[in-house]
Amino acid sequence: MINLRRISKLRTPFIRLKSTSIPDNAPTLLENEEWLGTLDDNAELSHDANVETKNSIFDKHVTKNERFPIKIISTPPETKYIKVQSPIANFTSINYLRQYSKHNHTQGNFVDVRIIQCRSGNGGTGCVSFLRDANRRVGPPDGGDGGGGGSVYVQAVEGMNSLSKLKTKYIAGDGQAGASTQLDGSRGKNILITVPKGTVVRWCMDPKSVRTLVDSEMKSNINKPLKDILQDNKIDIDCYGRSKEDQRPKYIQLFREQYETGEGWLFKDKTKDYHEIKDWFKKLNRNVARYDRSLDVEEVSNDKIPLYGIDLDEVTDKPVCLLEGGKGGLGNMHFLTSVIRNPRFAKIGRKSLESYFMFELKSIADLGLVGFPNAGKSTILNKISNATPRIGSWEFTTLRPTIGTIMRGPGEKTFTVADIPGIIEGAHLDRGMGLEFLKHIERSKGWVFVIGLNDPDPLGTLKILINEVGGLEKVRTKNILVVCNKADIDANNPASMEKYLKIQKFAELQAWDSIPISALNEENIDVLVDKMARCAKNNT
Ligand SMILES: Nc1nc2c(ncn2[C@@H]2O[C@H](COP(=O)(O)OP(=O)(O)OP(=O)(O)O)[C@@H](O)[C@H]2O)c(=O)[nH]1
Repeated sequence: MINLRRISKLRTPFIRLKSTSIPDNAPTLLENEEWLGTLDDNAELSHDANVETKNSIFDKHVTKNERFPIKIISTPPETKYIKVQSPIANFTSINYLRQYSKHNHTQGNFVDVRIIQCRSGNGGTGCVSFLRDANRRVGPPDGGDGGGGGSVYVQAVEGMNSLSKLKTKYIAGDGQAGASTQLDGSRGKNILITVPKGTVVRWCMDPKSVRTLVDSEMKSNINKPLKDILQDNKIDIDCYGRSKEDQRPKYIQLFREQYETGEGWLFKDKTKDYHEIKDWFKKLNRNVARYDRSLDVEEVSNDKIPLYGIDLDEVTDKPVCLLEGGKGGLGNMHFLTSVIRNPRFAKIGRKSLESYFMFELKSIADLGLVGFPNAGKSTILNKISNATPRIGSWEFTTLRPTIGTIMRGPGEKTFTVADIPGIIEGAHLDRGMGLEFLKHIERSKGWVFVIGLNDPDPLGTLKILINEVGGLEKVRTKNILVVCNKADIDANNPASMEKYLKIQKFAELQAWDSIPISALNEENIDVLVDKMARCAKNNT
C-alpha cells in the first residue's frame, strides 16, 4: 500500500483566519503593531472565500462521466480528510507504462497520453536591511518582501490535436528575494501548458514509483499481466471534504513540504539561538506564527485537484491553475515595533508545490471514421483533408489515430475527422487492438461507418461493426453516416448495387444517411464532404 501523505501533522483545511492583510510597502511602526495586534486577537475562524472561488473554477471543468470506483476508508472529523482507497490503475496510465515495453508501435507524432511532472515556484526570501543615509548609519528597517513563486496553469486551445509537443517537466520560476529600500522581489515566471481541447488532466502517481512497484511484482509473479498488477495494488489518498454534510471526496489534497508554523525565519548578524530566548521575539513569533498558520490554511484550501480530473472539453477562456506558487517571505520592514527597533530577521518564502499529472486526450475530432481494417478509411481521409495517413493493402496500416481538418471555404465551418485503427470482430473482448482507440472518438459528435462494397456481405459487416462498438443503443447517441466505399469494384455488376441498396434501407430505418463512393477514384467525394459536414454538426 502506498500512502501519499508527505507530512503527517494535522491541519485545518477548511477555514482561514479572517484578518491577515499585511500592511503594504513602507509600513509604519503603528501599522505593523496594528497588524500584529490583529494576529494576536483571537481572530475568528471563517470559511475561506478562496476555496469557493477555486471550487467554482474547477466545477466548470470537472469530469462528469468518467468516474472510477473508490472505497472511502474514513471521513472527517476523524482524520480531517476523507481517506479513500483505489487501485493504482486509476492514477497511472497503462498505455504510458506499455510505451516502455519492447513492442511499442509508434506512427506519426500522435500522442494521446502523457505523464508530466509539474512544480510551482518557491516564494522569494524577505530581505533584512536598514536604511542608511548621510545622517544615519543604521536607520529603520527597509527590507522588502520576497516575490511570489510562479504558478502552473493549463489551457485548452484550438488548433492542437496531439500531446506530443508537451514537455515531460514544467517548473515555474521561483520568486526573487526582496531587496533594500523596501523593494519587493519580482514574481517567479508562471508556466502555461497549452493542450488540445478534449484533454482531461488528472492527478497521477510518480511513474518511477509505479514502475518500481510493477517491476518487483513482475519478478515475484512473472505471468501476472500489467493490468492485474495495477488493479490489485491500491493507493490511499487524502481527499478534501467540504463539510460534515457534504463528504463526497471530490478533490485530492496536495501537500507542500512546508516549514513548520513559527519557523521559516532568516536571521542576520545574530543567530536563531540568540533570538529564540528573547521575550520580545517569542511574543512576536507567537503572532507571526498565526500569520503562518493562515497561510498554511490558505495553501491547503487551494492545493487540490479534482479527483476525477479537469475536463478541458472546450477551449478554456481562462487558464486553470494546477499548482499555485509559494507566497513571498516578509521583509524585516514588517517587524519594526516600539519594542523591536532593529529587526535583524525576515521570513523565507513559502515552499512550492510539486506533482505529477496525467494528460489524456479524450476527444480528438468532430467525426470519427469507424470500420474494419482495409475498408479504405485512410484513403478517404487522405482525399478529403490535408492529412496523410498511411495507406496500404494490408490490414492495420493505421496504428495511431490521424486527424484531418476539412476546410470548406468562406462561411462554411471547418471540421475535423479522425482515422482510428481498424476494429476487428471480437474487439470488445479485447481482441486485436481492442477498443483502445475508440475512446478517441467516444466524444465525437458523429461517427462515419466505412464499409467496403467488395465485402461479400457489407450489411452483415456493418451490423457486426455496430455490435463491436457498443450496439445500436450506443450508436444512436451519435450522428451517423454510412459510407460504402470501393464502389468502383464490380461497378457494373447489379449485385454490387444490390449490396448498397440493402445498406441504404437499413440506414434509412435508423434515420441515418448513407452514400456510395470510390475513394480511390475520387467519385462522389464532394457529396461525401457535404454529408460529413452535416454529420459533424449537432443537427443532421
Ligand atoms: N478499389 C478501391 N480500392 C480502395 C478504395 N479505397 C481504398 N482502397 C484500397 O484499400 C486498401 C486499404 O485502404 P486503407 O485506406 O489503408 O484502409 P484502412 O481502412 O485505413 O485500413 P487500416 O489502416 O488497416 O484500418 C488500399 O490498398 C487502398 O488503395 C476504393 O475506393 N477502391
